[in-house]
Amino acid sequence: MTRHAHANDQAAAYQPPATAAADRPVRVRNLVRAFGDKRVLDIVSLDIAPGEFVALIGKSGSGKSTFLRALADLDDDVQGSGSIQVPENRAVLFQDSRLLPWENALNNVTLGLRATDAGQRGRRVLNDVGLAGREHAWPNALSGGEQQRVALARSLVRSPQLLLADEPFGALDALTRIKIHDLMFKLVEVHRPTVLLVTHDVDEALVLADRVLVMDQGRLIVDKRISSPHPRHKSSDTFDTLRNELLAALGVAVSV
Ligand SMILES: Nc1ncnc2c1ncn2[C@@H]1O[C@H](COP(=O)(O)OP(=O)(O)OP(=O)(O)O)[C@@H](O)[C@H]1O
Repeated sequence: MTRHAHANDQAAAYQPPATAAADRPVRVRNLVRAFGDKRVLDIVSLDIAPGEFVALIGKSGSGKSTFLRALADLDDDVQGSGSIQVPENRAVLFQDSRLLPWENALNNVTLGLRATDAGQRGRRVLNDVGLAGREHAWPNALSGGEQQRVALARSLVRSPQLLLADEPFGALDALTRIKIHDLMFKLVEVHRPTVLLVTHDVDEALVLADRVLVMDQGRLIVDKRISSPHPRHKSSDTFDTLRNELLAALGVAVSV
């Protein structure tokens, strides 16, 4: 099955503009970041090819969010050195949806979008995330999963070349997570941004990513390419083997 064969009809109906094609790689060289005298990123170098879906896992406090925030250029209270090259058109998705409570779903998606067809694009992307007909809903009338879909739509409406996602599904219940994984995969197939997904969830990384990185004490200690085809079944032997390998890298003993 081709990668595009998984896109559902709604998602496939949306053809992102040509600029959506991620044509600039991510290139990080010898990145060091410290808060005060605490070194959080310790000489990290990484290349991510355009369109690649990379998951970053690691223990709490290992430096994952600091790395993502460095790529998003979000921290100004941090010291450091090294170089970062990322596409200019990038979007960031956080664990909380960060929707404006006084704006409806559509306005949250299109806020700041200065295109003459902003409304039309907003509706189309809301349709892609399965929220057709909910354009005028207020955030507090949407479930957690729906709010996160609006946030996803807000990220995708600008056709980002790079999507930086920091535990975006961490607060969702298990069933909603499974559904949104499926949706995320289909949307990425259509929109084709380069993705860096920070997650605590090894299974989430293995279900979605082309490549899984493990960070430990500010260093990348594993860089694993996942070649098994999608959809990946958690019950398969390959999945089990990969999961155990990553859990071992995280220092988690696996009992069989
Ligand atoms: N603004 C800050 N000021 C001081 N220390 C910070 C700041 N941000 C992060 N740190 C420290 O840097 C270290 C790495 O934090 P970071 O959030 O990057 O880890 P993480 O791997 O994303 O953790 P988690 O999985 O728990 O979110 C932690 O020890 C944290 O306390």
